Amino acid sequence: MNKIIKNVRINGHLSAIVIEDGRIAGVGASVAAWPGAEIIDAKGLTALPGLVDVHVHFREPGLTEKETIRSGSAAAAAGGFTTVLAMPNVLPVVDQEGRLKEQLALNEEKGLVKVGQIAAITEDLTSNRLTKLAELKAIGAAAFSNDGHGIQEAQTMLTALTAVKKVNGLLTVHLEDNGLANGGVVDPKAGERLGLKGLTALSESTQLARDIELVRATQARYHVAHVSSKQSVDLIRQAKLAGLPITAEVSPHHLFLDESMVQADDPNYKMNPPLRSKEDRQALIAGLLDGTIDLIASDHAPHTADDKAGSMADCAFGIVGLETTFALVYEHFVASGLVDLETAVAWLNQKPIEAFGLQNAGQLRAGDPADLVLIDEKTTFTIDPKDFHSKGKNTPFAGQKVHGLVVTTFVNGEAVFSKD
Ligand SMILES: NC(=O)N[C@@H](CC(=O)O)C(=O)O
Ligand SMILES: [Zn+2]
Ligand SMILES: [Zn+2]
Repeated sequence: MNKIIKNVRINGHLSAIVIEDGRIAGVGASVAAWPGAEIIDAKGLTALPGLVDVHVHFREPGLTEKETIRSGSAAAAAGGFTTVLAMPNVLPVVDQEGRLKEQLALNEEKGLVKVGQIAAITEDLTSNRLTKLAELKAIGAAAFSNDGHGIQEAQTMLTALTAVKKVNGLLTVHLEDNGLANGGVVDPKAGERLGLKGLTALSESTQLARDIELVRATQARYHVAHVSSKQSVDLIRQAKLAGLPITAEVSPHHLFLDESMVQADDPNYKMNPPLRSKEDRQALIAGLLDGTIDLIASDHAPHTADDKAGSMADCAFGIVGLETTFALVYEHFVASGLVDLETAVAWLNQKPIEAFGLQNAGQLRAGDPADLVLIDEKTTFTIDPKDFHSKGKNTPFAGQKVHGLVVTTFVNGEAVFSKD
């Protein structure tokens, strides 16, 4: 059935959205009625294009006690996300054609939102044997990544980038030099204070410096996942000035937290890469504002309560993010007056769509899939993990008061989440 959403705020003006056969048929103040359409009164709520997250971990198959495609995609919908890209570090790893076909079928069957799939770039995420990129891309891999692991050998990265270029693909990288990381769990400064092993930011930036030379040589499309340090921002800025095909993402926790806020040995603050210094955080914000960093991605990394129990010394790395990202971005960037809503939304819709060349995600334009979200900009609410649809409850943002409440999320014109 066709729908018309009326009394909806778009770019500050009251407007209406017509949805026909799952697509946006029209947007505009003059669209008052549409024959035979179901009328939805948005009562002045703000409409945004459905948000896009290019970095999530749904743990199915193999680790479903942490998350399933159903629970993860319910979290996405509740967070205003209509398209997400899932990382391949499930069990078994998505590193061969049969696995990818099976994973795409599972994502389609169980996903409440559009769940795209990233395939591994090497077998098992840690070997030096490349996966079959051409075949994986033809089957539907959205990109390639060994997220969770850095690529240790320059030679492996060179062959990976050469192969990525050949298939006109995209590599999204987790930067981590195992020798420099040396089993660390927090930034060295926090480590000193708390008696925990430090993980130096050089582990990220030295590998990035190496990779930039390899991107210069191969001209392959290269995307930096979860940038955490000033050095990395500076390297990406220079690489972009040199015209290299590099994009980058930053996670909300690296934008809104720093190591000085880790006051105790608390697993809610353990993620990879770890929170860095105040100066690093300021450089990440500056990098996002000047376009060096293209977009925001949650790195939603759910774990069980058991996996996140005890000390940061040995609990799992990772926190959830799908249900807090939009509100945190809204609160810290939009409500604070730093940027307008359109700029913030671009980091969560247009920029990820462009960086990953996504074909099936809507941007709230006539003809696009009707992927959209209705937001309440006025109501203050408190982040409470008890409200999460995700099985993962670990977040350092619990108790924070924020704005930017997701009220309804539509995928292809169908409501997949409604706040009761
Ligand atoms: N970010 C994390 O701390 N953890 C991720 C892996 C990753 O994104 O590197 C996970 O899969 O749990
Ligand atoms: Zn990672
Ligand atoms: Zn990740």
